[in-house]
Amino acid sequence: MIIQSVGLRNLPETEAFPFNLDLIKNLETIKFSSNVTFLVGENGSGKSTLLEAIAYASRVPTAGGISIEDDPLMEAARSLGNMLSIRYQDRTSAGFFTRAEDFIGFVKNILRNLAEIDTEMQEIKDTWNGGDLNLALKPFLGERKAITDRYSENLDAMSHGEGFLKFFMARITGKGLYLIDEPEAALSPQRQLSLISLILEKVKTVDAQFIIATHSPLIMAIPNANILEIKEGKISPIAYKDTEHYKLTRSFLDNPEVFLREL
Ligand SMILES: Nc1ncnc2c1ncn2[C@@H]1O[C@H](COP(=O)(O)OP(=O)(O)OP(=O)(O)O)[C@@H](O)[C@H]1O
Repeated sequence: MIIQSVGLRNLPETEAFPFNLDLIKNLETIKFSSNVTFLVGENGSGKSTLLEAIAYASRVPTAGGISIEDDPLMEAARSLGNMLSIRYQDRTSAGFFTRAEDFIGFVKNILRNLAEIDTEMQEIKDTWNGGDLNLALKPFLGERKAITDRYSENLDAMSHGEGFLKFFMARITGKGLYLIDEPEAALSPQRQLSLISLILEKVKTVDAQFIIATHSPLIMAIPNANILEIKEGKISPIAYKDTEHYKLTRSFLDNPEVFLREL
């Protein structure tokens, strides 16, 4: 395990966001007792705010989207992150923070980079007048190969959930801290199961640690995970089958007609 606990060093005397959230005002030290921790709770309960602040405080890089350090919209994550005190068991900056919603932008950036490399190579070819053309193209081909080797041969496919999963498979390799906000946003139920399988393998083989904000009753079913529910401005452990996500999904699937009639 990498992070043992996260606590608030002190609460600044301000009513500015995010310090005005009950979750932050009431925050007690969160102890991580499993390599897989889920943050669950209603929309707006503060999962992303907390996860982003942990990502900033632990200095893991952002995968996809703008880094928390540079993103003007992440001021709150930075100010809360600066107030967090993290206790490490085995510190590393390996790993990443990612939001499924940023993934499409991330893929587009990769595709844009490839298109720029291709355009530059074409321009060189079109205007070439002597010398070794292959030598001139070599650095561009090297850069292109580095990108396609790292992600996928078929980068177009990465705009789908399959690509998101491939991205996880390519980037979740060694021991690291993986902070993921709502992975289910890009994944079908089948691929959510594949993500579970990947997480279980990485916990077992490389001692990777995952902190995941999710609404998915599938993903949060990972055995031996620690589920932390944010409710009424407090964060506390909850058993899988006691979560609203499990109970509501189960009741709904048992009898969707009744639910739909009562809406
Ligand atoms: N920049 C901001 N300024 C003020 N309030 C904000 C800001 N960003 C989020 N909030 C509020 O803070 C609360 C927590 O938001 P957050 O996005 O952390 O919730 P969440 O649990 O991740 O929700 P969801 O499940 O919908 O993603 C919400 O009430 C939200 O409206």
